[in-house]
Amino acid sequence: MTGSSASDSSCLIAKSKTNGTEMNGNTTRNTYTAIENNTYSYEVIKDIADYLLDRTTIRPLIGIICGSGLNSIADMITDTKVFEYEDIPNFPVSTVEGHVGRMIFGYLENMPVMAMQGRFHYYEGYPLAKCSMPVRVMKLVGVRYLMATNAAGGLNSKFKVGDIMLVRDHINIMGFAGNSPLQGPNDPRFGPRFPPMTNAYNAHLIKIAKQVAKDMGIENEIHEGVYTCLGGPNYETVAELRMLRTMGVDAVGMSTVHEVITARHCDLTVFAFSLITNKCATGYDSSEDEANHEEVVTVGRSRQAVCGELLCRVIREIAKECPNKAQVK
Ligand SMILES: O=P(O)(O)O[C@H]1O[C@H](CO)[C@@H](O)[C@H]1O
Ligand code: HPA
Repeated sequence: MTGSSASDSSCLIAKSKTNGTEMNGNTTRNTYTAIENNTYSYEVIKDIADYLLDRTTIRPLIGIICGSGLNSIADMITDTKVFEYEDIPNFPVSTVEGHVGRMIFGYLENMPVMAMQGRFHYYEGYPLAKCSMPVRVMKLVGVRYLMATNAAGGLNSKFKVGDIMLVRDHINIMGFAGNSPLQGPNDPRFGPRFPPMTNAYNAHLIKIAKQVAKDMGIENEIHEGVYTCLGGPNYETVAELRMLRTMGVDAVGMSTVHEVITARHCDLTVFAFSLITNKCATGYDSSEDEANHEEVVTVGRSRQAVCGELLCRVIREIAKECPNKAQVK
């Protein structure tokens, strides 16, 4: 379906009600709509992608997700076409302070991009597949690279508040408990039933980011490390943080992992970084170390210019490597 509007969302539901879906060789009859099931079928996601593509001539190659307090990264985008989430059919809405709920198409460093000012978290009541559904929309829009940013608590004792951790790897703790954005019937049009995660975070882009950090003179504020996502919304206990540290976690948050799993499933190249907005308390006597979201957003806002510049410069390097992909408006 093309040319749908916000008021057409009932059409999407009616359409998916009548569709049987062929998945992985098995015929799965959708007796409920994909959305009622809290999973989004390929067709519904394609409808969302078409809704966006029908309203702009911009064809993004890079998808960006702005973390808590990091919205202004997307304010650097030029020649924009802005979509409020509430106007996009079947799109969830942002409910968290620091996440405005807007999809912005435009250009960074002459590269066509789309950026989410506001992501979806499990603790908002959205299942993981719904939290990461926009990544599949990006894929169907034509995006090749996912650049995810987040605010996170620093567990590694070397990290200071305001530092940036390039995500080298993650530990999918929610996956340990059997919760995955890929749960349910697999649609091979997105990717395989059992996707590998060995090189989830692109090593070449990490190398580029490290060089960029040197060029910016912030090499002492940049680290590489392992991120984990917990369900939230409560922050962690001291015992939990001590356990995570033992497991090799460097930074803790409540996002990104399911987005990256979804992105790798559909073969997007992934780059991600965490802004360390607070130091995790691994002792009971440090009341000043208690995390709070106000501080997270404040630190995010105070560092978003640096985060934005890092991201732009990495994109500039990508543009140099594939000049035919850069577009002059
Ligand atoms: O990961 P982002 O969205 O940056 O936000 C982080 O900050 C919030 C907690 O303060 C949580 O939502 C956590 O995930
Ligand atoms: N824990 C979990 N999520 C977070 C934190 C934290 O300390 N800081 C920002 N997001």
